[in-house]
Amino acid sequence: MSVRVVARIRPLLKQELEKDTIVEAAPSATEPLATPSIVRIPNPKNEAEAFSFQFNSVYDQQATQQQVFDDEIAPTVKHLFKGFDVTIFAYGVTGTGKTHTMRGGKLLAERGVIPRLLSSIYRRSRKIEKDTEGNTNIDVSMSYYEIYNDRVFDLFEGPEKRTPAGLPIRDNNGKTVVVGLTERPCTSLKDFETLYDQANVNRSTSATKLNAHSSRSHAVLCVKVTQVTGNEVRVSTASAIDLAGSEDNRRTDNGKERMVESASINKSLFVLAQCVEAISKKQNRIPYRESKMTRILSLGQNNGLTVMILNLAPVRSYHLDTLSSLNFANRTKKIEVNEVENRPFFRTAPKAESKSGTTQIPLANRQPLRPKALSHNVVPSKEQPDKVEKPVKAFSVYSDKPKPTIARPGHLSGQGHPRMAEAQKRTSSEAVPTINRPAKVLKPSIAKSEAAMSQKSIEELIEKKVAEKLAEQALSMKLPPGTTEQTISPDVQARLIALERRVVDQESARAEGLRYLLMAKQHTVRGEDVSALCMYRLALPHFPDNAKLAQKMLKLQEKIARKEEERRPKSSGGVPISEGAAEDLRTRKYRSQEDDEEYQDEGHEEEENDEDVFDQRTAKPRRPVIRRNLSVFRDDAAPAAQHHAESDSEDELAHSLMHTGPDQTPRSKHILRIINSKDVAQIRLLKGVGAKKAEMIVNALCEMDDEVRHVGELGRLKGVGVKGVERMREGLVGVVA
Ligand SMILES: Nc1ncnc2c1ncn2[C@@H]1O[C@H](COP(=O)(O)OP(=O)(O)OP(=O)(O)O)[C@@H](O)[C@H]1O
Repeated sequence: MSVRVVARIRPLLKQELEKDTIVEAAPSATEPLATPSIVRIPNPKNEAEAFSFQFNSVYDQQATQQQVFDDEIAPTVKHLFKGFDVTIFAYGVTGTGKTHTMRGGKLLAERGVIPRLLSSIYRRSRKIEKDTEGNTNIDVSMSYYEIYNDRVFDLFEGPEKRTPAGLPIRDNNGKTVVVGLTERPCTSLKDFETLYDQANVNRSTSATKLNAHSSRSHAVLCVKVTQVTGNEVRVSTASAIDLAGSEDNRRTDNGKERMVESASINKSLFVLAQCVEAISKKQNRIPYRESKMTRILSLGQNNGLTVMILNLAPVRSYHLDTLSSLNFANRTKKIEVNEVENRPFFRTAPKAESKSGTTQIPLANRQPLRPKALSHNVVPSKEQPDKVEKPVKAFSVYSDKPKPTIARPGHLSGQGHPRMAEAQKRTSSEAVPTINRPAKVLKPSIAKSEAAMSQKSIEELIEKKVAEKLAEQALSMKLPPGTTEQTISPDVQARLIALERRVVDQESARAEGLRYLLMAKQHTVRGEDVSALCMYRLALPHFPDNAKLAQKMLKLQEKIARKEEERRPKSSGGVPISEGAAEDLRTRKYRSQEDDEEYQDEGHEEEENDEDVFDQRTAKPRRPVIRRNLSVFRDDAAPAAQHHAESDSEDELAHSLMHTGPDQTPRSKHILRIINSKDVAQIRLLKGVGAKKAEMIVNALCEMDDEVRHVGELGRLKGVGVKGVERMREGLVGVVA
């Protein structure tokens, strides 16, 4: 089944004017009386022309919270109870109504998708429990976390309990899991509301110019529904994700902190767009791993039902952003998701288990996308003997170890439904599966699996505690013996630190600029000139004096103008997307089906090279980055040679920018020498770096397969951070001039 994409146009806000409305919902031409399924928006370059985007449904400014929920989300609840996972996420530019749609307001009519979903889950639970005369017991629990600046934080924990690095995420048999996340039982809607409201206080929000309550993080709520009937346990998860909105920082007036958040938000959304693009082109490599959000969202890889709500602002000031979002959604709707029901498992091993051989199922990794098929991954049971015959499916079956806290003696002994009211909070004793709730494997025996589980949980706990201790230790670390900090006057030392801090800041800013530059480059190689120009513009403030960059932008502007000129005589009127004339809008990834097919003709073996264009970890371009078959990415039919020439000049530009950075100070050089030695024994002697962190750094370097060239890069290494670099420097005060 494809991802269901629905668009919602928010009403005008107080400061917005009716006359600026440019986005409208319309019914499809073939069914003029049906509910709207088209978003219409003018071409920014020629207002007489309109672009149309078709989605599963479109909600106009008047649509109520109830309508959106009833039409789009309520129907998924019964699937949830049948064992399918459900993922709902809101996507859109900042200030378009994602949080309003997902969370909503406090008034009954204003409640968003999430509280309504929970209300519906509880209602259904009660009905099932009643209909089965108490034979089926249903537990609801939830975990809630945010991804802020590419770090994961448990929203059930107050900010004071956060470690700087956040919670680690791991691949557990092909599933992305957050380690050490709290999972709380919530037995009623009231429970849920209390927990949810408390947790939302911990969410990172702040006022920006574009939204007074802007979410600065992606928030992921996972609601786990556990249905127990006798020995059979079925677990499914509903995940509701309120993504942070992309923002154009030319409009935000963001200060430094907001800019850092914004860069992180934009980067993760950019990676998400790349993933969607890669999926739609059926590339072998989907760059999920380049951001935590995409790793966790695993769009197109999670089995079950996925609904994307595309939030749109109706007004002109969002014009280009809206087009960009529409284009993204247009691609997302083509993603196929496997509908795989989570298989129930048994508290005791049923006889059928060994016969069917299901315990032999290998732990599956992430599934490649495949033609849609409603696959029921069903446990053989006496009631369904026909299904025993089915060949074992190799999809998404993994051992989801039972948590000791789930073991409810009452259930086992048939003594009703002890809801663990006493357990106000239960810390997940293992890696908590995120939104990707996989099917379960039959457990050979409870005793055995519980023993294994507790061992695993102990390890996880120890790991978490050790990480926390190390972080604390690092923060309170004394200067290593032999350093002579005291011999330097505090004034000089302060100046040195301030100077070096400036160097780090400059380097971070430069890395940000490079990131935009390299995004521009990616757009250029695909022939997406307007997007490339936007990226160059974003890069410009970071390299204000770079003549090459200015020249590059000028050339690109001229090229776009030339193309625009050539297109002028084209006819106007409502133009469907596939026939849209404006090249720059096509390059904003308006692709018709034919375009997509064309993309798939070639270029598969080289997809890995996408990563080469821009190494996210180091913000460092690698050469050579231009693929043989880049021509397939282009919208126009420019000769390949010209394209290569352009790309080469891009490379030159990147390199010229890379090498015009601030000079390294002696201490920076010294630190880099030690770091690049990849010698744990040496690295661990740096201030703030213990044995474990030294190993992490060496591992990161080995993973990069490269050197760290400046301290900005070092700060971005896993487990280091800007503060880490500062501490290393402090440790060398007086040791190195
Ligand atoms: N359907 C709607 N009806 C009424 N008001 C709405 C609607 N959608 C959005 N709004 C209002 O628009 C403003 C922005 O909405 P919201 O904060 O939900 O945006 P957002 O997309 O979550 O932004 P960000 O990404 O910055 O967090 C809020 O004041 C919200 O109340």
